[in-house]
Amino acid sequence: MNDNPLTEDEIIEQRRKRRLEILKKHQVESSTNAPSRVSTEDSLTSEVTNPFSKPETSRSEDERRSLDGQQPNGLNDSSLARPVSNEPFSEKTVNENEDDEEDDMFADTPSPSLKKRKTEKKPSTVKRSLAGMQDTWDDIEGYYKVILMEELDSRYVVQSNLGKGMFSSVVNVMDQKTKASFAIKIIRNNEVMYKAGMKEVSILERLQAADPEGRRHIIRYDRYFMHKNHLCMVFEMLSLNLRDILKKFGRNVGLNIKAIQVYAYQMFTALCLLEECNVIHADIKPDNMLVNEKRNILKICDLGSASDASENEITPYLVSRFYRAPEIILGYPYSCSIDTWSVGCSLFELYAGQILFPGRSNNQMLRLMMECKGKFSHKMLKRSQFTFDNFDEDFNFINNEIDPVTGQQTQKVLNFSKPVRDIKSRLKDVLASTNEEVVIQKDFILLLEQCLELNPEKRITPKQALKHPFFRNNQPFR
Ligand SMILES: Nc1ncnc2c1ncn2[C@@H]1O[C@H](COP(=O)(O)OP(=O)(O)OP(=O)(O)O)[C@@H](O)[C@H]1O
Repeated sequence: MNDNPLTEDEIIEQRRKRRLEILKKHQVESSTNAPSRVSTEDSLTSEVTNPFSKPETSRSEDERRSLDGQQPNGLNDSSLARPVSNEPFSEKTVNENEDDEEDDMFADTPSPSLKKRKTEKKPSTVKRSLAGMQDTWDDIEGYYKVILMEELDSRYVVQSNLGKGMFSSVVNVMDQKTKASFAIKIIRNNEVMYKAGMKEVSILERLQAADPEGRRHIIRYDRYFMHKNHLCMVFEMLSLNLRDILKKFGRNVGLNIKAIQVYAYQMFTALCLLEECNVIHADIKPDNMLVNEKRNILKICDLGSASDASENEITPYLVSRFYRAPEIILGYPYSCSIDTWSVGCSLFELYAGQILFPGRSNNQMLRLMMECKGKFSHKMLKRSQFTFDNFDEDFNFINNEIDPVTGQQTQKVLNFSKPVRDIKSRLKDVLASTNEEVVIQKDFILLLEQCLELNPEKRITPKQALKHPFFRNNQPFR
C-alpha cells in the first residue's frame, strides 16, 4: 500500500478543488439565502418557533443517557491514554493534517508556506492607530488582526488566539457583563465567506432550537455581531479538538477503548440531532470535534460546510477527503449517512492512531475502501454519476497511480473479490489489555464495519448506533 505523504502541490490542488466547490455553492445560494444586511445589534438568541424541534419527552432513553452532567464517571487525562504497551502500527502514517493545509484561493497573494501556517499564538499587543484606516484592521488574506485586550461589540475583551481555519480566526474572549469565557469566530473579510458564515448561523440556530438545553453534543452558539466588517460568531468556550487530544494523550498510538466509547456515544447523539433536523454536517473529522477542560464532553463544531439534506447536490469533493463517503466520490445520491461514514473513519483513527483511508486522490480512496470492504455492487455503480471516472464498462476498477520511479501516471485494472485489509486485520496490533477490553474491542470492530457499509442504505443509522452492543458496558451512561 502506498502511504507516502502527499506532495505540497497535491495538497494544494486537492484543497483548492474543495474550496472551489464551496465557493460555487455559495455563489449560487447567496442571492436567495443571505440576508442583505446584518445589524450589529442583532442577536439570534431570541426564542424561535422551530418546525424541527422535538419535545424533551420524545427523546429516546439512550439519547437522554448521554446528556451533559449525567456522566458521573467522566473521563480525565489519564483515562484517555492507552497503555504504552500497545504497539503503534508499523505502517507509515500519513500526516493527518495534510488535508487541512492548503493554498488559499480567497487570499490576494499566494499563501505563506504550508509549514508556516499555524504560527500565531498570541494576538498582537500593538495598539491599532487611527480609526477609519480600514485596511490596517485586516491582514493581506482578510483575517482580522486581533489585538490583545481589544473590546468587541462593546462587551467582549480579547484574551488569546485559539486557532485559525480557512474561513476564520478564533479568539478567546471574556464577556465583561457576565465574566464568562466565550470563543468568537471572526470570519474573514470576504463576501463569499460572509455568506457562508451567515448560512452557518442559520443552521446553528435551527439545531439550537431543536436542542434548547444544549445537551446533544453540538457546539453551543450564542449570537453574532459585526465588527469592522467582519462577521463574528459567539460560541461556548471549549478546550482541545480531538486531533490535538490524539497528539497529546494518544502519543500517536490512539486513545483507549473506554474513551472511544464515551466519545463515540456523544458523536452519535449529535448525529441523531443533525438527522432529526435534516442537516448534513459534511465535514466531520477529529479536527471538528472539541472537548471540554475535563475531557468528558465532546461537541461537534464547524458547521461551515453544513447544509439541508435536500440540497444534496452531487459533487465529488464534499467533505475532507480521508473522511469522504464512497457515495460522494461515486456520484451516488447521498444524505445524512455521509456523516456516519465520517464518524466511522474518525473513530478508527482515534483508536488506532492512524488514518483509516489516507488516499491521495478520490481514485485511491476508492481503492482503499474496496481493500477494506470488498467491491461495490453493480447496482450502486449503475446509479452513480461518476462511475466511469474510476471503473471500466464492465465495472472493473481502474487504478490510477503515479509511478514513484518514473513519475508517470499509470493505469491498471484491479479486481476486488473480497476484503484484503478489513478493519479487524487493521486493528490486530492494537492489543486489548484485559478480557473486558477484548469483548469491547470486538463490538467496536462490529460497529465500525456497520458505519463503513459501502452502500449508504445499508449503513447503520445514528439511532441504531446508540443501541449498539459496543455501548452495552458503557458505565458512565448507566
Ligand atoms: N468554541 C471553541 N472553543 C475552543 N476552540 C475553538 C472553538 N471553536 C473553534 N476553536 C478552535 O479554532 C479552530 C478553527 O475553528 P473552525 O474549524 O470552526 O474554523 P474554520 O475557519 O471554519 O476552519 P476550517 O478551515 O476547518 O473550515 C478549531 O480547530 C479549534 O481549535
